[in-house]
Amino acid sequence: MITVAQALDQLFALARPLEAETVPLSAAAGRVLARPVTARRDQPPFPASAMDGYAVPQATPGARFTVIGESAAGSRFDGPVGPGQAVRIFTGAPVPQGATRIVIQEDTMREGDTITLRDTLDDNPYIRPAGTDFRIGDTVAAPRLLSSRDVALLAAMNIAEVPVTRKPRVALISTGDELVMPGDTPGPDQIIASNTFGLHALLRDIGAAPRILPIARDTAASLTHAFDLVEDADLVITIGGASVGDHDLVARVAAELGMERAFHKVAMRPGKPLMSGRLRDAMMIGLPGNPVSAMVCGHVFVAPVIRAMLGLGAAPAPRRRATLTAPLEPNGKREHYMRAQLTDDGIAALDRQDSSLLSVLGAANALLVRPVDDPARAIGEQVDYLPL
Ligand SMILES: Nc1nc2c(c(=O)[nH]1)N[C@H]1C(S)=C(S)[C@@H](COP(=O)(O)OP(=O)(O)OC[C@H]3O[C@@H](n4cnc5c(N)ncnc54)[C@H](O)[C@@H]3O)O[C@H]1N2
Ligand code: MOO
Repeated sequence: MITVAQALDQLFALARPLEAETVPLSAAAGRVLARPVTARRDQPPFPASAMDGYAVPQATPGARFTVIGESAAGSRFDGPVGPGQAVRIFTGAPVPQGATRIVIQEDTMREGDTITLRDTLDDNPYIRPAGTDFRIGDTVAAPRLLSSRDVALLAAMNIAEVPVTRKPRVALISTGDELVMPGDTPGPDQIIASNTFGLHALLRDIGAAPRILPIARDTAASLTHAFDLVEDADLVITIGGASVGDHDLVARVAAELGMERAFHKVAMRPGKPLMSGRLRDAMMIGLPGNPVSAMVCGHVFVAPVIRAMLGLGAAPAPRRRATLTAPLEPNGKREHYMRAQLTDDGIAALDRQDSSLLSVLGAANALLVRPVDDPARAIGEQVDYLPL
């Protein structure tokens, strides 16, 4: 069996980075910027007032000015402002030529067309120079996972169409005679396909375009038929049938269809029967069927693969450190991803770790990572975890 780190390296070697496509700005959040983009304007494009008040050539306490016009956001005062003159101005408006500062209206008294400055003025000129936010040619670097904040910046730069990495198309194939879809009526020996939907949600969250294919039954013909429905997927994920039982057909059928297998079985818990390779034009990952195993492998392997396809680099899921609030038994020969609860006090593994227990996974907010042969750990020691 290979280690988790070796499996990840092999998965990254199998993953192909995807090409770019153009999307409207309103669809860019959550996508990965594929190429650097460049500001097409200065912001602000003119020296702009930061406050509502009066633009004046200079200001001394008690000075009087004649108001000669108005500059509002969207319609500037055309012309200069000279000695003894002021222009009424509003936040965001162009500062007229000749003005060196804005006196905020709270510091003025107005009578008709005359203003008098108060005896105490603050020092702030309240003028934002042209290009103070960004200038023509300033770039947003790629690759970058675009946030709502980035979208606001791109909009201000007048970038209406954004080059982003195409979403990885993922086909999800559940296998097993025992499975029915949520909402269906299961027979006495049947259960609901659950981790299929958990993985679909996870994949959408991380920027992929997942598609749930019909459940494959435990026959070579049914599984072959499911693989035939994969179409143009970049990644095919099978769920279940990965182990050694008589009905675990995935490895055999995939091999018959020509899969070049990179590995089968990883020294981890849960998730041991994981397999991967390339099949036809797609990368293939065979996940174990146990619901928690499939979801844990989703976080530990599938999410980093999707990030690599999106051009965000080949790196394991980022880990953090926390202090143990409950002791741990020694670990064995498989890297253990324990369902755990993280609080302000630290982290503790949950009591039941069986890989069929989705209720325990639902109660967890972290996977506490135990290295191979990790000795017993006491309260107060530091451990690694993956946030969920
Ligand atoms: N003799 C051995 N038996 C098993 C081994 C082993 O090494 N030797 N490994 C165990 C481990 S570890 C795991 S994990 C499981 C995984 O087996 P499979 O990938 O072949 O999964 P299945 O047998 O098809 O299913 C296991 C379990 O999960 C349920 N399942 C499957 N798909 C779904 C789904 N989409 N949604 C919800 N539940 C699903 C299935 O009904 C089974 O209960 O093998 C151990 N056995
Ligand atoms: O590896 Mo299995 O996934 O332990 O339950």
